[in-house]
Amino acid sequence: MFGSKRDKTGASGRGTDEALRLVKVSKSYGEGESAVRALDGVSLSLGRGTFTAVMGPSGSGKTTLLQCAAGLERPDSGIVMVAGEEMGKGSEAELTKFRRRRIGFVFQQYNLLPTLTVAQNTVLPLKLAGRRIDKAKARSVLEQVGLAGRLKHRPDELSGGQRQRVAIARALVTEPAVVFADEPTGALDIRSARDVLHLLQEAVRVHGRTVVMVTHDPVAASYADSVVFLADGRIAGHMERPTVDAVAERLAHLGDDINGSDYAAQLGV
Ligand SMILES: Nc1ncnc2c1ncn2[C@@H]1O[C@H](COP(=O)(O)OP(=O)(O)OP(=O)(O)O)[C@@H](O)[C@H]1O
Repeated sequence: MFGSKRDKTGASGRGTDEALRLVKVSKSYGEGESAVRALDGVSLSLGRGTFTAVMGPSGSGKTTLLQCAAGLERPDSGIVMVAGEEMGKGSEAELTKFRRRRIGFVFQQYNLLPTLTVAQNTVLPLKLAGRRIDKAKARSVLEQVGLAGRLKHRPDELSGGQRQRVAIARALVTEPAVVFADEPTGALDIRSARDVLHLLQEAVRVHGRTVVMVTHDPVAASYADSVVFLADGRIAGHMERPTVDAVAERLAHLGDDINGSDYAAQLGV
């Protein structure tokens, strides 16, 4: 999987082919007897231009994994690398800068600013990062998500599905190394959910972005190229080319055979 010249993270030096790498990432909440180990030595490697679903039972650490990988939380230990660059060593301000440059987010509840128009919400990450507001770029991203006719609307004038499409446009406008989506279809009806999943797929297949999506839904996961399963804060399995039935079956038996260590061994970590 990797070349022979490895650095301390185990990466081959071909950092640009790898969008995201986690090496033995751990994170606990609380202290003493009430401490919860939300992530327990998680390692994974995701190539550029891939669509990965993260699944597992409630409390298995999916959101914590996403937040640590996206620089919203600092892990207690371990290494997170985004497009070959190690994250989280500097100050909070440096971490924020890193996130704005490298990461896009899509949340279940859209997180749009209600007083801003669709166009203004979409370019907000560019503004926050002090980058030039490229109106043509914003329009083309909104066209990509089918909302070019709604530039001046405000979020409360849009359906849930349309709001999530604005959130996707906002996540894509900075051309981030990785887009993280936490239950992006959780609040949507079946049809809007399918539209959102198609857009995420298109962002990967047509535009070469890398998407990591937490979901409870085997149908949503089947849109991804692969699924990483978590149980008790550890990698509990991995599936390429997931189908709805195969994912549902694996979820039902998660924990029967924890083979995360095999996956870590494949990565050489
Ligand atoms: N801020 C926090 N403070 C204390 N405990 C937390 C915090 N965030 C998460 N946890 C705990 O860490 C564990 C993992 O939580 P996490 O939210 O990552 O799981 P999840 O798989 O995303 O769950 P769900 O599917 O229910 O959203 C859980 O036991 C949870 O209670």
